[in-house]
Amino acid sequence: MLFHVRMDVQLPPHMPAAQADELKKTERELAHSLQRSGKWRHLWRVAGQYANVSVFDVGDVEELHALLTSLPLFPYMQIQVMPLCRHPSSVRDGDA
Ligand SMILES: O=C(O)CC1=CCC(=O)O1
Repeated sequence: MLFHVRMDVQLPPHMPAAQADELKKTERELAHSLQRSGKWRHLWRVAGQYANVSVFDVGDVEELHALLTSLPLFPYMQIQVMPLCRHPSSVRDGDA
């Protein structure tokens, strides 16, 4: 199943820089691993915002929930999820 996910990140303004850097590093490492596995299909920065738009390809919504809540930045993100299905006029096979 494909899910469109928007994540808006808001770190506490007084979080020490070293702690923020460590969170971002572990988030990046997990994001790389999930992209290589094919579960995190797309990861785009929203221009001008500390936010991303992503597409996840997971088995079900429970797996998506487990994945999102495992992200190191999860406690500092507002997350919006939209389930996707194939558009009848799409010329792609849904795998793209
Ligand atoms: O910077 C972000 O949008 C949050 C994030 C997702 C994957 C990553 O490495 O950072």
